[in-house]
Amino acid sequence: MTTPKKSNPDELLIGLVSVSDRASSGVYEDQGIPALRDWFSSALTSPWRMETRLIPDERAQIEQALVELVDKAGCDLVLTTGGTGPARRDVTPEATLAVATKEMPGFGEQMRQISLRFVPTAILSRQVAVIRETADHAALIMNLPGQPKSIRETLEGLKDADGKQIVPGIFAAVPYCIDLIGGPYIETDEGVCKAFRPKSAIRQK
Ligand SMILES: Nc1ncnc2c1ncn2[C@@H]1O[C@H](COP(=O)(O)OP(=O)(O)OP(=O)(O)O)[C@@H](O)[C@H]1O
Ligand SMILES: Nc1nc2c(c(=O)[nH]1)N[C@H]1C(S)=C(S)[C@@H](COP(=O)(O)O)O[C@H]1N2
Repeated sequence: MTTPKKSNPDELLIGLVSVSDRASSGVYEDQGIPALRDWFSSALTSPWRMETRLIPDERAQIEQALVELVDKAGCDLVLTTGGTGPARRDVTPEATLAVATKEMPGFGEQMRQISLRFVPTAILSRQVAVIRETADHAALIMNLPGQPKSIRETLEGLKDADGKQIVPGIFAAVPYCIDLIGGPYIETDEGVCKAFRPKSAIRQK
């Protein structure tokens, strides 16, 4: 199967997957996708578009959503929120690993380090990040915890009262990772998240 060609090759296509039994069944309103959408609206200055899914904590449905978003919709980056903990129904990391071609352990390690600055239960999150590669396309898939506030915390990291970065958020490394897997060149608002690239990889304006 070939991934559909984008109308604008510079546009980042982001898949956002909220994994929650209660939000998907209407017990409470989903705050995961709105929090992700708001964060990307503030952080990205290059063109982007999103595809969203709200699903229960069911491994088969999570795997299907991830495969569809990468292989059919052509997403370059997919973020999940929820289902990373130790409870019986928390299976997002297993579903993510099942669709992976490469593991990216640094993201999970860094997210737990960041989250420990906010909550001691950060070590309960089994979140992973992976690459999924098809014949003609690749995407970075990352798990975030379910607490809506954890989205900003992990992506942006921790800053002091003057806005100086204390712990770097994981998103700082995402633009270069997307470069390396053949995706679009992502630019960010440095006030929210300063992307890091080696000098040789910085595009001259
Ligand atoms: N999509 C969501 N929208 C709003 N709040 C959420 C969402 N997902 C999780 N939360 C909040 O974060 C807490 C921890 O998330 P966690 O993923 O462990 O939820 P959970 O207990 O497995 O329940 P569920 O899967 O039904 O959301 C939840 O108890 C809830 O308060
Ligand atoms: N940044 C951040 N990370 C966090 C949290 C949080 O509030 N903020 N909650 C923790 C808690 S209480 C749990 S149980 C795990 C797993 O959450 P999940 O099952 O919702 O994915 O994430 C942890 N990581």
